[in-house]
Parts: sequence; C-alpha cells; structure tokens
Amino acid sequence: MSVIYSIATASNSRTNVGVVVRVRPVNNSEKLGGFRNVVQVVDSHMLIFDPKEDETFFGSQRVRNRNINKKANKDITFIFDHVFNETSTQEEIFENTTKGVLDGLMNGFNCTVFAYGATGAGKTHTMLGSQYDPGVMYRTMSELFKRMDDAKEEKEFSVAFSYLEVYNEQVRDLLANVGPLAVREDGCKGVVIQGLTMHQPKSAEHILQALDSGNRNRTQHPTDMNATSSRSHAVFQVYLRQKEKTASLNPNVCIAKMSLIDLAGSERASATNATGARLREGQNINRSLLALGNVINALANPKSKKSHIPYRDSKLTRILKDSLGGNCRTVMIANVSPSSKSYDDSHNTLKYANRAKEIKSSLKSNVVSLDSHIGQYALICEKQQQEILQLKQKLKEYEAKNTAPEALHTISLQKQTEFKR
Ligand SMILES: Nc1ncnc2c1ncn2[C@@H]1O[C@H](COP(=O)(O)OP(=O)(O)OP(=O)(O)O)[C@@H](O)[C@H]1O
Repeated sequence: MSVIYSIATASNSRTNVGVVVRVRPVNNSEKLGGFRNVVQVVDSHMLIFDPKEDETFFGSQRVRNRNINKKANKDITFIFDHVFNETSTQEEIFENTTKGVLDGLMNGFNCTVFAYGATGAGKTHTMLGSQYDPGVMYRTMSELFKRMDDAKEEKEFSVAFSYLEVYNEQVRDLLANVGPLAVREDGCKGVVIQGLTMHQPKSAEHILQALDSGNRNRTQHPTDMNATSSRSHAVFQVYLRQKEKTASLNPNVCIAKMSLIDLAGSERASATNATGARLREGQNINRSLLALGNVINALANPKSKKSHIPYRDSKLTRILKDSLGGNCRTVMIANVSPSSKSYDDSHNTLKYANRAKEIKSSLKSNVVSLDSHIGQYALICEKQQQEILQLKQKLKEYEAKNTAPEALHTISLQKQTEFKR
C-alpha cells in the first residue's frame, strides 16, 4: 500500500513556513556505480520516494501493473510547497522560494531561508552557487537592491550584513580574522553575537564578493560523499532598516532581519567512514541538526507551543532563536540526491522536511513608531491598571462566595503577593 504524507497542499495560509525540495542531477559516481533512481518527481508539488518499479505515470496519474514476486518498495508520496526536479535552474529556485520571502522582509518581518540535506546533496550549490550561476544568496541580494531602488522616493533604507559559521559548536566570523565569538541574549536586541563584524554593502556585487571571500574562510574537508564538503553551518544575515520619508515628525521605522543559511551536511557517520577529528566534527554537526530538528518539532507541536522550545541546545539554534517560528517567515530548501546510493539520507531528509511543514507561527511586523516607547508605556500602564482593578473585583467576589475563613485568608494572601509582583 502506498503511503501519502500530507494530502492537503502544504501551501496553507496559516503557515509562515514554506518547505520545498530540490532533487539534484545524478552525479558521475552514482551513474558509474549503477545505482537506481529512488526519487521520482511527479509534478511541481509531489514526489514519490522509492516508487514501485512496475508503475508508470501519466501526469500525476498512476497506472498500476503489479508483480507479486517483487520485494515491496517503500513507495511514499510526499507533498511540498514546491518540488524542483533535476533540471530546475537556480533562477527557478529563487523565483519560487526566496523572492516571496523578500516581500516579508520589505514589510518588516524577520525571514529565514535554509538549505538542509545530506553531504553532497546540493545545499551549497543552491545557496551560494558559482560566480557564473549564482545561488539564492546573491539573487536575493540583487532583488533586495532593486526593490530598495524602486521604493527610494518613499523610504530611506540602510542595509548591513554579517557572515558567520558555526563549527564544532564555536561561532566564527567569516569576514574577519578573529577568535571564537560568544553568543548572548539581550532583552531588547534579541540574540547578540559579540564582536561579529557588520558590513554596509554598496551593491549586490559587493555582497557577492564578501560571500565569495567568506566562503573561502569556511571550514571544508573532503568526505567520502563530497570532495569539498562544508563542515560548518554558514549563516549569512542581512539587516534592513526602513524609514518612511514623510513630513510627519513621527515616521514609522521598521527593522527586519533575513537569515540565509547553508547547513552542514546531515549524514550517518558510517556513510562517511570518519574517524578521530572528522568523527567529532560529524558528531557536532549531527548534534546541532538534531537540536534544529527538536526546535522544529517543538514549534510544530501545538501542545508544546506554550511550553519550552529547546533553542539553547546548540549554538546554531541559539543564533536562530529569533529567526525560526514566532515572528518569522521561513523557507526550508531540502536537498536530495535521486540515487539509491543515498537512500537513507534522502529518506531522512524528506521526513525532516515533512515535519517542518507543520510549524505554524504568528507574524507580527517589526514596525515601530520613533517615539513609540513613550506612547506605548502610557497605554501599557493604563491597560495594566484596568487589569488590576478587574482582578481585585474578581477577588472580592471570590472571597464573598467562599465560606471557609482560613482558606479565604490563604488565597487572599497569595493573590495579594501576585498583585504586588
Ligand atoms: N542542482 C544541481 N545541478 C548541478 N550540479 C549540482 C546540483 N546540486 C549539486 N550539484 C553539484 O554536486 C556537488 C555537491 O554539491 P554541494 O557542494 O552543493 O553539496 P552540499 O549539500 O553543500 O554538500 P556538503 O554538505 O558536503 O557541503 C557539487 O559539485 C555541485 O556543483
């Protein structure tokens, strides 16, 4: 029997999390090894993992032709916001993923795009690409500069960016030669990485150069699956400040952050034959990806919404605390190889991506009025005064109803302490 994950389309107006899958072309070693294809892209939303080999497709219609002697294939149907096949271009990926997210950034929402997948599945190709065929990061920045230019009559913009990596649970600035950086949380500013350099770009090309030089500083080591495997999580962040150009003394100012992340490859240690330092490296990668998965699971689980989201379990999730869930728009690009050589890795990636679809977040634009602090405090105080009066009234009614004098006294004391707090 075939399994279908999520019958409803993943494009749900309540979700701010888009999940897309990109299937890369088969590489030479997969071709020469005679591996079979285990990912069949049916259309732009559906793929089948490990399809029955005796089935043919006409459009999205299956035509069955059963062979009872064959070992059952997993035959799992997955549905995502978008599925890109082997021939999809960098431009198509950008147009159908980050371009829409940029609308969010321009409207003051924090946004995150991250590439997830096993080593060699195509994450760096998707996010960074090459000089001649740039990926999502450069295309996003080009589009951002275009949009700022289009709106320059109405708004004043300022942009800054940073580029860091998390390697072996240490944060390093990819654009400056400094030691490991500390991460701390600031009540007002959110997550702060102490000493991380901020750069003000003059153009999208300037950012492309910075990405290129930053990437040369990134920790890479060959693995059995990828000769130039990125062994760290690379986090590129852009801060956009917009101020309305109006005659008003109190123009709206809006600050939002976009994080573009090329994660290190998820992999089983046995598949990479790693030992010693490489094994420890792999364990740290898996630890932070596991932590990221746990955060995704917690955000996706409505029961845990009010309780604890385990952001503190790794450096990666601590850095992304204000970029995942909550007030944030997220796109996950799950990269997979179509080959049976990466059977378990692709299966795991698809399950991880499927889980990420469940995250729901409530958006709140970061628009603030320049003197909002004063106006807001007056309103907050007024609201709290009203709330205290209502609670006092409720307490009075409760005390009047309650006949046990001792119990009454204890409850009353407790409530009073609460009010004082
Ligand atoms: N869609 C694609 N089209 C053409 N080539 C691709 C595509 N995706 C990946 N490749 C090629 O496959 C190889 C591995 O890709 P890439 O380095 O992006 O993998 P990765 O997922 O970042 O791996 P790691 O986690 O080990 O760094 C590269 O040579 C890359 O150019």
